[in-house]
Amino acid sequence: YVGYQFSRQLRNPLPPGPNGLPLVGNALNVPGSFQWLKFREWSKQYGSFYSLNFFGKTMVVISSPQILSEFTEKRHLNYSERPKLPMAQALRDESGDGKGLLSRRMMRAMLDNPTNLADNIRHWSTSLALKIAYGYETKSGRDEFITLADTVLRQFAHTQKPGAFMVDLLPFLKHVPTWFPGAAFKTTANVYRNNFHEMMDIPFNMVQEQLKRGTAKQSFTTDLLSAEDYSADKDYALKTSAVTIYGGAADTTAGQYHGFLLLMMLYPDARKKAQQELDRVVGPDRLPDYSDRDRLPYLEACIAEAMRCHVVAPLGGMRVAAQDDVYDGFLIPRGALIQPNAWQMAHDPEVYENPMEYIPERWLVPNPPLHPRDGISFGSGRRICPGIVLAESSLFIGTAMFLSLFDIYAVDGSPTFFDQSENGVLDGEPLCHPKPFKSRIKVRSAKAEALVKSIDHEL
Ligand code: HEM
Repeated sequence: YVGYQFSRQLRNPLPPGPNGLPLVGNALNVPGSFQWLKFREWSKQYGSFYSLNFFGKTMVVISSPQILSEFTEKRHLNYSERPKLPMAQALRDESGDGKGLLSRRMMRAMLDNPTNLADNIRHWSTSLALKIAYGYETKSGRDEFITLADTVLRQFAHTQKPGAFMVDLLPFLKHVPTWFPGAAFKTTANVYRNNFHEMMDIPFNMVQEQLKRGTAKQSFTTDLLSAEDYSADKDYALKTSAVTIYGGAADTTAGQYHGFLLLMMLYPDARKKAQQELDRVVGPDRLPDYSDRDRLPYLEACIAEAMRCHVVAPLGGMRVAAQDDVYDGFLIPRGALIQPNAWQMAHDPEVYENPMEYIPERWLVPNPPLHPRDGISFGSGRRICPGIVLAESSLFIGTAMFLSLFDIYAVDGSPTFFDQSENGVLDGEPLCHPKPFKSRIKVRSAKAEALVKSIDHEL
């Protein structure tokens, strides 16, 4: 085997990359958060396609949308699998309405609890996800499904963090007993797995019960459980798909929305321009709805620019090479991890002038640059995010309502610029959210307040 490895690398070397230590390779050089910044630093030396080594496993880091699409689109047959991270696997093993009702509820929560920004947003995005996946209507305030769902999401995000668990780098640890040094992950995995199973089973069983009683609301799960070709042996696949929808939607949408509001606080001129547009198009007597979208180009530009500036999934979606492959003369060995650096693509100074600045106007010219939805924010190829349309419409309705009704201001202790460095405004996690920040949220007028309160009959 070693001879085979050696001879294929003589023919085609691995892509260039930083030297690592014997045995561990580059594992100790990759930081625990903000990995995309380190990846960008290396790309300055090795280009937009280079390789790292983690305990002998190759990771190919790609920071060019064109090269990435060569892998995920042109060669999709070889690069459509996701890597099986043992810790994430441990969780599974053994075992919209037309008017934006949920966004209106979030506005009510913003009016009552303007300081609980992050909680209000999370409640909204989780409610959206639970509604789509299970037709579940969350309660205002504390809701047991939201609590469980949030816990599972946080734990899942932990399993995705490169290097968070030694077992992902040294899979043989799977087989050692719990008392073995480095095997504490087994206890953690048990806790995470139990929560994950509850998250899969409880809402699924709820929908099954509702179907029996004839009270089920339309949802992904309801549709599949009532399909003609449904049979009980599909339950497990169905449960995991529903939970994936929920998992894909909640944290991403919340992070993107939270980042948008932070940018609106830091760039008051852009906020005011978007509000003037809303005032002109929607007026003060009603809330915006989806039908207004085409007439709000400045708001759309603000959303696009927020997506570019704040990339919620900075490392995109990882893939794994199914077979040996050669790209540009370099070997991509079978099993190599393909790691996009979406953050770097969205901040490429060759494509976006002043990439660290928030400039919505860059989207309002005749030939705007590459939109973040096209191969950056939502991935690309066969495993592209299936929730793009939903994500964009939720962001539209949530931001349109917020800006029609509220102002957001910086106060003493608020961040003063969108600092994306390690000590800045972001948490640096693979699903990257703003750190909690100080702000003041104020309803814009008496009419706006009355509009927010008018939704009380829907609560
Ligand atoms: C701002 C919001 C969102 C962002 C930034 C985002 C981003 C992403 C990214 C980068 C991927 C990996 C794609 C790849 O590997 O090429 C992904 C996958 C996925 N997303 Fe989203 N997403 C968002 C919203 C949503 C929503 C609303 C849903 C559900 C309706 C969703 C469901 C999924 C699912 C199920 C996958 C896995 C697809 C697969 O593995 O085949 N996402 N998303």
